[in-house]
Amino acid sequence: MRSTLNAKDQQRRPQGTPYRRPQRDPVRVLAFEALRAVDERDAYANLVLPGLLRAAEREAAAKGREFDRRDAALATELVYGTLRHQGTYDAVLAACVDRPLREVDPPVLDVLALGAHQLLATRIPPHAAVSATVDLARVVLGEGRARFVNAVLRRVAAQDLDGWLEQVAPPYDEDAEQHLAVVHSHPRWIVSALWDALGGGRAGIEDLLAADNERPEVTLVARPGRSSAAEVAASLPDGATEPGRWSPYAVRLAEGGDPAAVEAVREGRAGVQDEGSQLVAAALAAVPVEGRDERWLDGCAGPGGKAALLAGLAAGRGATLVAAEKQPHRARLVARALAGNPGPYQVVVADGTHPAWAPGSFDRVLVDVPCTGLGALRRRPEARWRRRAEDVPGFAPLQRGLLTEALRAVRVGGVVGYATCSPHPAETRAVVDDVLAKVPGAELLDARAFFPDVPSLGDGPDVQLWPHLHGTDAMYLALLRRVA
Ligand SMILES: C[S@@+](CC[C@H](N)C(=O)[O-])C[C@H]1O[C@@H](n2cnc3c(N)ncnc32)[C@H](O)[C@@H]1O
Repeated sequence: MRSTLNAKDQQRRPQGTPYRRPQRDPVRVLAFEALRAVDERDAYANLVLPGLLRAAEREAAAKGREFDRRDAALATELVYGTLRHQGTYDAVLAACVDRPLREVDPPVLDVLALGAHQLLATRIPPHAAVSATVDLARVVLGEGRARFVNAVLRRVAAQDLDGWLEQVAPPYDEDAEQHLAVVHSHPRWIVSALWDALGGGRAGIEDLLAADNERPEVTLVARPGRSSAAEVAASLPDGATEPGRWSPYAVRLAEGGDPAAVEAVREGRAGVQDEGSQLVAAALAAVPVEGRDERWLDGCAGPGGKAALLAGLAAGRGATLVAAEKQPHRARLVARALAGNPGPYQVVVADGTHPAWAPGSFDRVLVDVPCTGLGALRRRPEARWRRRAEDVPGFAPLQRGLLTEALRAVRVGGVVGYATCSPHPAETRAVVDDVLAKVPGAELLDARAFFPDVPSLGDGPDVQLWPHLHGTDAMYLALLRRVA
């Protein structure tokens, strides 16, 4: 067992060590500030980072320096990587400090985690990773705590990630879930829930957890009637895009591609949307319905990604989309996403569990219900540490209520799509089964038929997409028809 360190041991600078003024590295200071905002204010990294990056650019410019794209990319990687791998780094750091990590001041822990990430998961040479992080500590924590950081990081640097994992993760054969939790940096309850949902053996769950730790590529949606995937791709230089894997509306941006640089996105004719979300909206639109097909409803529309795609598809068939959203500020985002739609649409602020529309008003209804978001962990690096197992049952009454009312809102012969961006069975099949048992006159369709050419869709009748199999978020879709 390696010896561990105590903060008090590190308080004094050894006699004779010359004083050197710490280097204030704007990239690492920014990364630290982002981690503090996530930790202290429950901020979302993807929302807090752009503002910090702009501030760093302005500050650098005021000093006649440059904070360039490479600096921004490194800061982003440090923040996202540190947050994603926090579970692994905490296990490593716990082996290097002589007291429980919860007794270490959170800002110190953030600096240590940033250092651990540079040492264990980047190509930054170890001496540079340690000295840059100690300099950061001197700037943001002070000299005493910087010495503590220095001592801990020297311990961390003593072996590589594989060496550490062998030491701090229990063997797979002894405790498979905890092994995977430490190696792939997920809370154990999430490993357990994802494994239940996915089924199968070790290889599948390992691939899924690893995919959650990959930065997702940016995918655009060309909104029907306003642009096409071919037009969007042609507007960008060769090599800047790849076609979608599955969705005819998708354009994938090459690494580092900036959606804001795409004219069609700036003009609202295209948007940023995961291919899984595109497939869900397209599947609902593809189900045949007999007779009238004029009134479509998106009952949980904010911020409007699926509504914008549905509205474009509806316009192409002479149908109208009503996009309903409970939160007024999110309804405003829906209105922005739909502005310029080639056909008629309405955005309404409405509670889908107490609907303002008469029963049987619609021919197609989507309810993309609020959920834990366990299917989009790769997008929100801090989300896995914020969610609690108790959150899962908390969503169920609302999910059931929204699906029940969706079935009431659709006419006999019409179709309802129930979608989540979580694969947790308690939010997917259990909700659908509960509602089907209580609401007569609805039956499940085989949703797989409406995901043409998409492989690995399971046994049906519902569809679960997976990051490691489809390169999408883990979107779920059940399609139900009102038959009486
Ligand atoms: C998962 S999001 C929908 C995402 C959206 N379909 C998209 O693709 O952009 C769920 C939305 O439902 C909204 N919501 C929550 N409770 C609701 C209710 N009772 N009625 C209507 N909308 C509700 C939330 O505010 C949130 O915007």
